Amino acid sequence: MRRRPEPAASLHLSASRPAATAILLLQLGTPARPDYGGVFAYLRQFLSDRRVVEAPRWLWLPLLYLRILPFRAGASAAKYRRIWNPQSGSPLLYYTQRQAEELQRRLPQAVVRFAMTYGRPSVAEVVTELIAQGVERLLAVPLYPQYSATTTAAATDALFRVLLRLRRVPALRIVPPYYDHPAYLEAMVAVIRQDWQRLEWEPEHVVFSYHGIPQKYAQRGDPYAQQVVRTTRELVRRLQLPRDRWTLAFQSRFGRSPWLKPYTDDVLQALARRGIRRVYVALPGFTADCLETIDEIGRESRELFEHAGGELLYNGTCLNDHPQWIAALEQIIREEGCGWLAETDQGRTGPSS
Ligand SMILES: C=CC1=C(C)c2cc3[nH]c(cc4nc(cc5[nH]c(cc1n2)c(C)c5CCC(=O)O)C(CCC(=O)O)=C4C)c(C)c3C=C
Ligand SMILES: [Fe+2]
Ligand SMILES: [Fe+2]
Repeated sequence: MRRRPEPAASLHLSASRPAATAILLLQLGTPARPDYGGVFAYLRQFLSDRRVVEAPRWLWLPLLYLRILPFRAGASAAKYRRIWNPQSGSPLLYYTQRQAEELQRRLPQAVVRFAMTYGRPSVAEVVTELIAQGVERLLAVPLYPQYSATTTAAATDALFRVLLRLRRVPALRIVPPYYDHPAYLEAMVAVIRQDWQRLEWEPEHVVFSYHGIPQKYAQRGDPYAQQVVRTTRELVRRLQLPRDRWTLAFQSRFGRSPWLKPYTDDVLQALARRGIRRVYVALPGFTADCLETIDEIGRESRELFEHAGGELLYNGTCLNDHPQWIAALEQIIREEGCGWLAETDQGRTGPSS
C-alpha cells in the first residue's frame, strides 16, 4: 500500500505542546440532493457495503444495479423531496451539524467534527483534515445508541480504512454502545415528555419503533435486538407505562427476507383494529430526525394506521439538538475521553494539562 507523505504534526503544534484531541461524530449519511442522481449515488454506496447487504457479490451486484437502484433512486428521491428543508437540506445532516456545533461549544479543549459513513462529509475527508491539523488523539462517537454491525461497524470500517493508509496513526478510542446509559435514557425521556406536553390529546398507546435489521444478522450474532429490548425496558420503567400501553416494533424493512419482528406497520394496524385511536410513536434508535422517522412513520405509517381505523398518530421527535441530549453526549464523551479532555489548557489536552 502506498503511503503519501503526511504533514508533520508540528504544523500547528510546537514540540512542547501536548497532543490535540478530536471528537468525531459518526452518522449514517444522506443524499447530497433530493433528486434521482443524488439518491442514486447515495444508495449505490450504502447498499454496496457488505456490512449492510451480506449476500454474495455475484448475486447481489447485478440485482442492485439492474433491479434496485434504477427504481428505488426515483422512489426514494420523491420521499426525500418531501422532507427536504429549503434552507438547511436534509434533516439528518442539519441535526448532526447542530450536535457537532453544540458539543464544540461545550468542549473547547477539543476539535469536534462529524462525518458520514455514506455521502459527505465523508469519514476520509474529515479524518484527513484532522490529521493534517496535527490531531494525535481521536475519539470516535457512533451516533447509534444500539450497536449493529450494519451501522456502528460500517462507520468504524470507514474510519479504519482511512487509518490503514496513514504512517502516523492517532491514538484511537471508540465510544461503546450507550443503549443503557442513564444520560441517554433520561434525554430520550425528556424528549418524549416534551412531545406529550405539546400534544393536545393523550396517547392511548406508545409504540417504540426502531429501525430493523434482517433476522439472519441477529441469528449470526448481531446484538442489536437485545440492546433495543434493554433500552425499551428502561424507557418504559422511567415513563411508568403499564404493560398494556406500549409495544416494541421494528420499521424500515428492506428486501424480501424476514427482518426483526413485529413490524411497526403491522403493530399500528392491529392497534387500530383493536379500537386504539390515538398512538404516539417513540423513536429511541434514531439520534436525528430523518427520512425513516419523518416520512416513513409520519406519513406512510400514519396513513396505514388511519385506514385501519386509527385517528391520531404522532411520530415522535428524535434527540436532535435537545439540550439534554447534547449534555448526555458531552457526559459520554467525557467518560470515554477520560484523561484526554482536561479543562485547563484550552485547545490542547494532554497528560500534564
Ligand atoms: C438507526 C439505525 C439503522 C439501522 C440499524 C439501519 C439498517 C439498515 N438500513 C438499510 C437500508 C436503508 N436505510 C435507509 C435510511 C436510513 N437508515 C437509517 C438508520 C439505520 N439503518 C437512517 C437514519 C436512515 C435515513 C437517512 C436519511 O437520509 O434521512 C435507506 C435509504 C432510504 C430508502 O431508500 O429507503 C435504506 C435503503 C438496511 C438494508 C439496513 C440493515 C441491513
Ligand atoms: Fe437504514
Ligand atoms: Fe424507509
